[in-house]
Amino acid sequence: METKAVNYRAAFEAAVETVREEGRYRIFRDIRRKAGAFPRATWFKDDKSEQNITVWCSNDYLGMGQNPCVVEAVKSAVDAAGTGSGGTRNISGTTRYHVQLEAELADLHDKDAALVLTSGYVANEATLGVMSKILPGLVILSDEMNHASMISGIQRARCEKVIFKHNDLADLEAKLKKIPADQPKLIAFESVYSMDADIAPIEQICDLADKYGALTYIDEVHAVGMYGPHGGGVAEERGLMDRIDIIQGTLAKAYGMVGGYIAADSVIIDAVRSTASGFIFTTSIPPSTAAGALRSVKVLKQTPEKREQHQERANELKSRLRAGGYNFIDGDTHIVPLMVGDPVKCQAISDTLINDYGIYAQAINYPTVPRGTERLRFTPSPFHDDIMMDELMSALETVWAEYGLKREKVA
Ligand SMILES: Cc1ncc(COP(=O)(O)O)c(C=O)c1O
Repeated sequence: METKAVNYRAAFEAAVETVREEGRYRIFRDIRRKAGAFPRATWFKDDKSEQNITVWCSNDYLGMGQNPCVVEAVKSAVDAAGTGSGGTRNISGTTRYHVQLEAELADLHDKDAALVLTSGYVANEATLGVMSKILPGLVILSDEMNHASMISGIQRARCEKVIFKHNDLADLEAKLKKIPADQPKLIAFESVYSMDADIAPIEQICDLADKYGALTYIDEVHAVGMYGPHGGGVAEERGLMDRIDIIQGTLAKAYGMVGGYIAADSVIIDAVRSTASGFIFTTSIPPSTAAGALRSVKVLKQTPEKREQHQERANELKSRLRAGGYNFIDGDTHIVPLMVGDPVKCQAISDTLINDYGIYAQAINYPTVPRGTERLRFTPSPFHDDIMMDELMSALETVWAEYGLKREKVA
């Protein structure tokens, strides 16, 4: 028994050692967000001391996690309904809040129906995972940069899978052409790719889907709440929601809560909710979470100015980095990846920024991004003011020089 335990331990130690050597050991910062002060927060260090920090890597993109209306909705739902939901959706775990939230999400995307799952990850995994059961002989065409949750869902589906080059319409068409016309097909892709900050050619993908008779599945996790007149995502912004068969989103990023969903034709939702094990066999999100998300979706539907402020702040950061000659991905989205290109350096820079300057920017290393493209990923919100931008730029100036990182030109 002892030998066995020793052997197990050695394997776990080896696994940790490998990720350490590769610079992808996961570091967790213990932070406490201060009520109403986002993105200012407190970091509790390993030595038990505390430090004031500014969070530059939160996916609570619009600060809705501290929005007074959302906080109030959560509090009153806890008072009214208690904490947990007490069951799976079909065994006492469906409340008024869940039903209203699904109606609100269906309306947001102009679809018949929506289905809330426990996270965006689960929404992708459960939905894609069951598609081949519903559509025998299905081929799923998947963008090579799709999120891990989509990949996992497609693997679960155990159907034929075809990977097409990232955002490459010619490659997608070449691959569609090879599939027999009578075989069911589904094209799975994202709108905003969160690591490279680029956007899919949604309209052209829909054109190809029409031409070859494929269903379309879009992950709008990094776009819902932030793009489109009502926050319906990039598909709403471009007037394309009716051309997407299944729109997937999260309640955990711009909406500041947790949970995921799909919105689609009611027959699709009906089929998924009766067959997807990731929906059926798990406790539903707490009523208070559904209530908070419901309020958040409603608020963001009615406040396009938050989206404008958000874009303005992202543009401000990009223009400062541009002026400073930094090597960053200057894309069309709110995400600002600042390239480092070395995993160990990337982690060390992230550590220096938080320790010496109170700037929290997570290092993004392999396998989240390809080796050699390690980066810091900045996500400005409407609450990152000019003072915070000044603090960041001045810290980057020193740290980039300290680590010998190149800049095109020094402003
Ligand atoms: C593209 C994409 N899809 C899905 C998810 C999972 O969403 P959630 O965090 O709600 O589980 C993420 C998470 O970061 C993501 O980036």
